[in-house]
Amino acid sequence: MAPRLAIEGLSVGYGRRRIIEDLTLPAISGGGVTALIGPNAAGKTTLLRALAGLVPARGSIRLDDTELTGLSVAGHARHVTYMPQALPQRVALTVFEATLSALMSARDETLSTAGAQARAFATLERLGIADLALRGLDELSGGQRQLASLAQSIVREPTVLLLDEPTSALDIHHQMRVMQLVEELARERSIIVIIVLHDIAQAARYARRIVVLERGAVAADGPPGAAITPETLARVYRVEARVERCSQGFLQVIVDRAV
Ligand SMILES: Nc1ncnc2c1ncn2[C@@H]1O[C@H](COP(=O)(O)OP(=O)(O)OP(=O)(O)O)[C@@H](O)[C@H]1O
Repeated sequence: MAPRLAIEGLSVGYGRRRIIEDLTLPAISGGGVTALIGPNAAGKTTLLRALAGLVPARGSIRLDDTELTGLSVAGHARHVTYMPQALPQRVALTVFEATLSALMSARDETLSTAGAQARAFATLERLGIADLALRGLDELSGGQRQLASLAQSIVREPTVLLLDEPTSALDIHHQMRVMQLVEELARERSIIVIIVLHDIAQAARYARRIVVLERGAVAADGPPGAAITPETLARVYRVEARVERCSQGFLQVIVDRAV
């Protein structure tokens, strides 16, 4: 059965400043992508970090029968993998070594060394970066580094995969390739994928559910066609925009002006 992640009465802040207050979301289920969108400083990264156990949170985050809020960072890491926006720069490892070490640190005791190496290489192939396997992380371009970071996240095969703007440094080919792959992984492995994106059309194309966050609260939540409307865009992003379908049926957002 597909896993379910339920968030109830979640409050998260830094020091005494509350960023997310009493947030409750209908359960997010595995098997598809959920996009988290919203304006700058809405709290998207803060929410992902709370789900990964990287910032203290009050309330409940339940993955099936497991309450995550009480777990240590290592306890979270058994279920959840988080790919941050900022990528590590100065690591003296090759892409293959970094991918393998990400897998080994997930400590899957059933996996042999040969099995782990095969899985790491297959992940690079699937992302189309097998040719970078022996290159040092510190000699990659920004986009290549982002793909290598994505490899480190997906190789662990987590139940919950949290991706914070994973396509921000990528050209259009690689953006599409990554989004297609992430959507395939969600379906194939029946995992929960929550992805922060600024590109609303991309979110609408690949996500089956979009949660719009505004000032730490849910401004809209539902299938793309229901969550992305001119009214929501005006209220949340302060833009005058049209939402139309292209000839292939995908939602497109045409922004006429900022208001
Ligand atoms: N480590 C921190 N300490 C204190 N305040 C923080 C910290 N990280 C984020 N904030 C604040 O929390 C608020 C939400 O930030 P967050 O990064 O979650 O927003 P976001 O929706 O991901 O934004 P963006 O789209 O700009 O990346 C902002 O006001 C930010 O200044």
